[in-house]
Amino acid sequence: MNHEYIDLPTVAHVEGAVRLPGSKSISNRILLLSALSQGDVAIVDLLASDDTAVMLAALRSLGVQWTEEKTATGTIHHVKGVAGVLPNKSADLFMGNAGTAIRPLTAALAVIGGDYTLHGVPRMHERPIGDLVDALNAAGTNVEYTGNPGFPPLHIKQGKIHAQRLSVRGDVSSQFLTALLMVAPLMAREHAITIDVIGELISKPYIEITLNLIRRFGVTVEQNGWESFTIEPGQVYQSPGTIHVEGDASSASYFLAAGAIAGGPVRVEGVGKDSIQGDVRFAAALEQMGVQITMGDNWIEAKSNGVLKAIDADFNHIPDAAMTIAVAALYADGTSTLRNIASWRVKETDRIAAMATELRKVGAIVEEGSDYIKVTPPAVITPATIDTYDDHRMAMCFSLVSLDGAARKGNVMRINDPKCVGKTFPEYFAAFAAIAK
Ligand SMILES: O=C(O)C1=C[C@@H](OP(=O)(O)O)[C@@H](O)[C@H](O)C1
Ligand SMILES: C=C(OP(=O)(O)O)C(=O)O
Repeated sequence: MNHEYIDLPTVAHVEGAVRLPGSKSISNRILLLSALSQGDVAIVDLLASDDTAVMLAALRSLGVQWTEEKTATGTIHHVKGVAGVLPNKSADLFMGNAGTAIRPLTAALAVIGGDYTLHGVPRMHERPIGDLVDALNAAGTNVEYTGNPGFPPLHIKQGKIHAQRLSVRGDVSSQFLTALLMVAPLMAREHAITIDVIGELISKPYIEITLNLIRRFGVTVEQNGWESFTIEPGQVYQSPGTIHVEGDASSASYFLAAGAIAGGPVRVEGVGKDSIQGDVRFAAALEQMGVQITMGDNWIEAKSNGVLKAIDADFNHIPDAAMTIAVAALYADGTSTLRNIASWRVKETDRIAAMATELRKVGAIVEEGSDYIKVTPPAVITPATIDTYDDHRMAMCFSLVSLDGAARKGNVMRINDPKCVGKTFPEYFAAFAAIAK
């Protein structure tokens, strides 16, 4: 693979099975919960990627001990829990562009207290964190901005939680609520802690992942709809012993879409009916587009039924996998509209703008609004050089334009900076090549 770009030849047919890498969302939550818990945790099949590397490095800087064991079937990470008492009271932490690392760690360090700085890549310093910092500081922590107010870098000093009730906005990122839920047991020493959600909560299935994993570490959260969450006092995270990381359901979307566009069957292994990830509902969106989906406990398979049907739907519940629908829409029989996706604008790049620009390069007619995108496919997809904006999902989604669907004829597609897939799926292009027949 060339360092700066990869040329993808036209692929007439895809077929095969893909073993998915571990879920990013589950991996980083389990790492932090393991560190905060009492006892040793063995984590099976943790994702190995940039986002988990920054979390692992941060835990090490904070004095949390972990080791990696290679086994015949994969890897096991052994984390020694510190029961909420971090050995290192000061550290400078590089968070890359990992939202699932910086948001929960900020909450944990603010509540535990010490002298910590957190920073990341330039784009991280443009991604909002103000709603989380406001919620924490209103409760008594001491978090300061060292750059632009509302954004990393952050300087965390010693504070003292005095509130028993916190409120957090839920309409910019669900990760702020996730972060508060994860550290709530550390705040609920003597009194119950209640977290109120202000405004519409987006990306709700990610809160379900958070609640599920918190429960697996022995803590109960009382849920009052999506409006408030209460944690009774005196609960301490306990090691679950061994815990397994599911395959990544967002990563699954590219392969399922490939099967939907160019024949299949394509099977992804590692997620299925029993998954705790909301992004498995991507399969239901494909079904709405006329794709034949079958599911087992731990696998999902997609098979093409001819030309895809255009779709008009709300994608707030699966913001990451929805990007894959926007590209699959190039192969549909009419205009597709993806609604309620405003959060795309504050992720790895402004994903609505980036998606519109790159879809137009291959010939689509695209309309974008503050929270929606409308894609009308071209008669024939035009070969182009696709820019990826240091966004792993832009690179993975646009590999699909190399597929020879009904609307696609000949020629090479070039994807710039393919290495950006390292954020969640370093081996993506090899896995994609393996299903190309
Ligand atoms: O909690 C999580 O693991 C995530 C939540 C989502 O973010 P938002 O809540 O900001 O939409 C998602 O886009 C991100 O990739 C992972
Ligand atoms: C939005 C994403 O990442 P993050 O966890 O950094 O928010 C993503 O992976 O699509």
